[in-house]
Amino acid sequence: MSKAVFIRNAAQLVTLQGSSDAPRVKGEMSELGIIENGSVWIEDGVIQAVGPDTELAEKYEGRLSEAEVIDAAGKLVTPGLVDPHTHIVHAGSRENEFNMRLQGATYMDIMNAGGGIHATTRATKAAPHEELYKQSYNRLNQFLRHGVTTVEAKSGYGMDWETELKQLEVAKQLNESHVIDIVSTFMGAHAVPKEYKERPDEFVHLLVEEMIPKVAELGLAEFNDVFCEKGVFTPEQSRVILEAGKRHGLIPKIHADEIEPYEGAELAAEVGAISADHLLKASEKGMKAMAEKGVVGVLLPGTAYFLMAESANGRKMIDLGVPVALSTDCNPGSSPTVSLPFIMSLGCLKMGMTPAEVITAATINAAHAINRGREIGSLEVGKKADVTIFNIENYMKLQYSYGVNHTDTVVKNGQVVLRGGQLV
Ligand SMILES: N=CN[C@@H](CCC(=O)O)C(=O)O
Ligand SMILES: [Zn+2]
Repeated sequence: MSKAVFIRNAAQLVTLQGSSDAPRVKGEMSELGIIENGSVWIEDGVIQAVGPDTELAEKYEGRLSEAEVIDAAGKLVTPGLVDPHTHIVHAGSRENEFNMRLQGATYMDIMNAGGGIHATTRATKAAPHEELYKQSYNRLNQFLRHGVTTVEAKSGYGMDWETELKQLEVAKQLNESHVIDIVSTFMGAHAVPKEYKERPDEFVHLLVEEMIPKVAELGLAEFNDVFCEKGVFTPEQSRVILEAGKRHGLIPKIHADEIEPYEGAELAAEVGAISADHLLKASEKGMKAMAEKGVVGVLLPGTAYFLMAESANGRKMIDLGVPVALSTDCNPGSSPTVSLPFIMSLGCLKMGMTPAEVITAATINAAHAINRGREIGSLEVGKKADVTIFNIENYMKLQYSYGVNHTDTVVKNGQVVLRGGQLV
């Protein structure tokens, strides 16, 4: 049995209680369930009580001496942040392409010329398992320093069985060894490999008939994702890939309408995807279809920022009833960042979301985007004790004071893993 942890007297304790069964939509996204002078009692990795400090101090009066007490006076306490869309398991970086884009080349030009995703695929293929693990582990440490306690991780820098398997195995090993929880997604359909350029349907066949069944059989992923984009996978090919995943128990996700409108949001609703991600160019019809089916819109304003594109219309999606989540999209080409708090600022400044909405989007709605809404994303009795403490006194300051890492303390599974901004 682990030592109890008592987080006391937070200036604002953001609980987000009451949305474990479904993500928050519309006005619900603004209801943070804040308790002033709030406290949380944690034991055995689980939240045992949440409420005003006076109440909890009385309830646990006889046991205070046995707990690790964290004084959160003057601080903001939130559920551990959740990042529902990353490509952290990769080798190398692509600052050369950043330089090319600053001089006029586009993301797709670079990819079509054999760079972009293909460049990272070459680096990832060449990296031994241990090297890939080490680089990805370091990225997770950086996530933790920014208050993130759960991260989704996609494969997709292999597109051959050997390398896809290596990425998924690294993700599994990271989940076992690092305190951050990793949720795995198979994304063999990240690009069409060069050798299949003239016969992409054969690659789709390979994914559907061989790779997807093997991933499912080995239990190496929960989700199946596809880059549905002009010049990558068509909506028809994407549908075939996502339906094949469903037959093998993999839940569909989709990179949709990122660069050109391509009816990806509509497809997400049609196949019953748990989320549709990017959505910069999503149509109103697609947004409405997502709202109707409860597909979470995972928005990635860091990608729009880094690709110098106009962000997705988060405001409109929320107003239409789409449950919106936020993510870094951490990857070496279009969003090389681990700072979910910075992404939250962009959510406000570039997508018209309010500070309260972006907190919801990076916690409980992000948890729902990876099918974890019942376990994490809010501070309530029975949930996993994943808690982040920021060195600021209210939630608005997290987005207002942008580009600064305010993360002070992180409790993961009931253990203090970051204290005073330092890994424990
Ligand atoms: N758009 C497709 N995939 C990634 C980028 C991958 C890369 O450029 O390496 C994304 O979500 O942004
Ligand atoms: Zn992505």
